Amino acid sequence: MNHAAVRLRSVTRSYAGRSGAVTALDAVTLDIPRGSFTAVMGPSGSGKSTLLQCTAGLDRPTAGEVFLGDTELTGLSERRLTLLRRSRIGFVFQAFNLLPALTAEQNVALPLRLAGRRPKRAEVLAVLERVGLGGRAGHRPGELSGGQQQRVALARALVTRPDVLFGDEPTGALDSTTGRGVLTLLRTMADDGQTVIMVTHDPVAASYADRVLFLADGRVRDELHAPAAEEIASRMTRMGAVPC
Ligand SMILES: Nc1ncnc2c1ncn2[C@@H]1O[C@H](COP(=O)(O)OP(=O)(O)OP(=O)(O)O)[C@@H](O)[C@H]1O
Repeated sequence: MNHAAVRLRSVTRSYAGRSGAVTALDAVTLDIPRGSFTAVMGPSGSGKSTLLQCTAGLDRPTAGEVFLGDTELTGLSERRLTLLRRSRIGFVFQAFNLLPALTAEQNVALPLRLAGRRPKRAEVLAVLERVGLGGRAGHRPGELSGGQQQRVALARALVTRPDVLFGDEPTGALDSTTGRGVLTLLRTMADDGQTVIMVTHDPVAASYADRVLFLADGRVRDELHAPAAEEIASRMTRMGAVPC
């Protein structure tokens, strides 16, 4: 049993473009410890989304290996990869991607249904409780604030007890106070043992992480451990990226 939740070994992802190949990820080797909260930053086009997608089994590297625990993803069939994503990986996006016709409770239960399980009501309500929405189970997304909708999305991502929770700009659509509430939740989850990997442009959001990775031109150029937002912002400025 390996203690890293995720391991990348010389992961390269290139795309054939009109003016030649683009190397979005360039031989990235990386270990993400279990129960850690990692933020991925870098200028636009540095490979953040590609890193997230290859790590989460949504995209396949051109070369190299991605391990989720002891499972090597790159060798899996599409079917096995889909099953693995449904059961072992959770996602939250900038747009909450909730189904508007379903209640919070039904949205959260959806991944269990997709995994062929009959959701237990108490189990679903407990996850909603965990994100502070115990009293909103019967509300539809349109009846909830942006922050509450993202909490429902978080509950939906957590209901399968994933090995890794991925966030792609999870606070990008929220005002700073509401965003802080969501980040505090992510921090609490990591403190409780949940591995979290989040892409963000926001130094304040990244300051909630244990480790901040800085990407440039498809490579991890730098990293900081438990940094303050100011330190992250100045590192970004030095890399030529304008923090937002
Ligand atoms: N499907 C694709 N086809 C061709 N090139 C792509 C594709 N996806 C990404 N790229 C290229 O790969 C590089 C990395 O893109 P990626 O989206 O990972 O960057 P990013 O750091 O997430 O950027 P942003 O912060 O702007 O979202 C870019 O040069 C991009 O143009």
